[in-house]
Amino acid sequence: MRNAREFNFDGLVGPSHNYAGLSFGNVASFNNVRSASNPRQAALQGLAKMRALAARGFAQGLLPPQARPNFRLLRRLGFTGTDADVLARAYRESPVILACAYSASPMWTANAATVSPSADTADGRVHFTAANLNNKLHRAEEHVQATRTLRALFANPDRFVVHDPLPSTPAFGDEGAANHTRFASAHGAAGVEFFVYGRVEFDPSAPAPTKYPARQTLEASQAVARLHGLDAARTVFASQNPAVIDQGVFHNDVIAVGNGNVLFYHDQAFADEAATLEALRRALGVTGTDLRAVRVDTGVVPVADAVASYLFNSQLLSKPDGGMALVVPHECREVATVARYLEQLVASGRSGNGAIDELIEFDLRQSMRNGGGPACLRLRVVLTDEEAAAMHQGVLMTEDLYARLVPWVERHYRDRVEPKDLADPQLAIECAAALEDLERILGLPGLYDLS
Ligand SMILES: NCCC[C@H](NC(=O)CCC(=O)O)C(=O)O
Repeated sequence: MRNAREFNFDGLVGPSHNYAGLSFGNVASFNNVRSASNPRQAALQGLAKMRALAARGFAQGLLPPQARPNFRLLRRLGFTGTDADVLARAYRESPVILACAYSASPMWTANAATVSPSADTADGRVHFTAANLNNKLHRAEEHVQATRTLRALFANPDRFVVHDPLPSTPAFGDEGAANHTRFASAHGAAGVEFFVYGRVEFDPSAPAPTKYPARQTLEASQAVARLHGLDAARTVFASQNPAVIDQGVFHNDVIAVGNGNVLFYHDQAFADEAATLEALRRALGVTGTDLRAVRVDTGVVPVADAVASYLFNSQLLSKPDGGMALVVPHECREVATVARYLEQLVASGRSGNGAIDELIEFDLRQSMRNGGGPACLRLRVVLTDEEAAAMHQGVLMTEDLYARLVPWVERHYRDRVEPKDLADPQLAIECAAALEDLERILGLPGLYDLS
């Protein structure tokens, strides 16, 4: 087994962070529509999380924001003239399209790609497939820059391969790592890759939600597994419970999280809980590991409380000195059932009876109000020491990088953005200036195709 670590690449929140209510089926995004956002605070909250986890010895990096507004999208949709003309006309005729072009949604890097570590793939390279995110207009073009960014960071073809996204059609709806978890006895050991989907394109009789959209299809998950060269005996596909999608669980990472041999999940997460656990046990058995299932019952935490608190949108991290920490948002303290549950969970972990023995809490309110918790904000990439050395180093979180990024945020970011501000041509100029500076800070000239 190779020595490997799990790197978490958090999305650096972009300067246009705003609340536009663009994600039907995502309760928080819908409830906070058109309220004022604070991009500066959002970025600083995200950076504080990265810095704290890096300081604790967790391997931490970041993925840069994307260029906004997306003028290419606006022009393709018929808004022409100078940049200022494009913005003015879009605001007048379709403010919602303008909001889509301005969305800072690439901050939720769990949706950037699906990643398979080299221990799992047939060719021994780390495989990435950028997610097409075709269910939502404001996210459907993220893959263009995501692919470009990943290729810039993981450029060495002997160690990494970044696949093109799947075809952007409903049959291949792909939301990346938000519906993907990996289990293994250790990060560097061959593991089990677990794909959870919300519907099956070519089987209309398969379970599917009726109220809210299922964003991930089985067909997409299977295609990613094929592209990555995964071993069928160590790959599990499971249907999400459509009833929870209809209650706001728009990605599986809102109701389950896994790490090591631990699956932390809600009893309503899967369409067939027993069969899902059995499939995971069998696949993990191939690697000589037992599954440790930590199940939260509806009677203890109702689905609505799980969605409101983002209990399961937590990061489950193996600590450098043993044990596991659960990284949760502050909201978990504010929902009584969840606060009570977590106290017990950690107490039993500390007394040696459970897997999770520490809570780490962050204020991520700005992102949470758009439905993005700690897990949404990060992309996990397991890397051996050699692979880690082969990637671009400028995005790895250090005290030095943190100390450069905080003043960068303070220089470029507004502390208030309302829907009407998206019509202000000055905001577009500020966003461009911020990214120009960022390319230099991260040592990534040409990261953005600003032509
Ligand atoms: N993994 C968390 C993703 C959250 C994201 N929210 C949004 O895009 C909300 C944007 C807005 O409504 O302004 C989504 O639903 O895909």
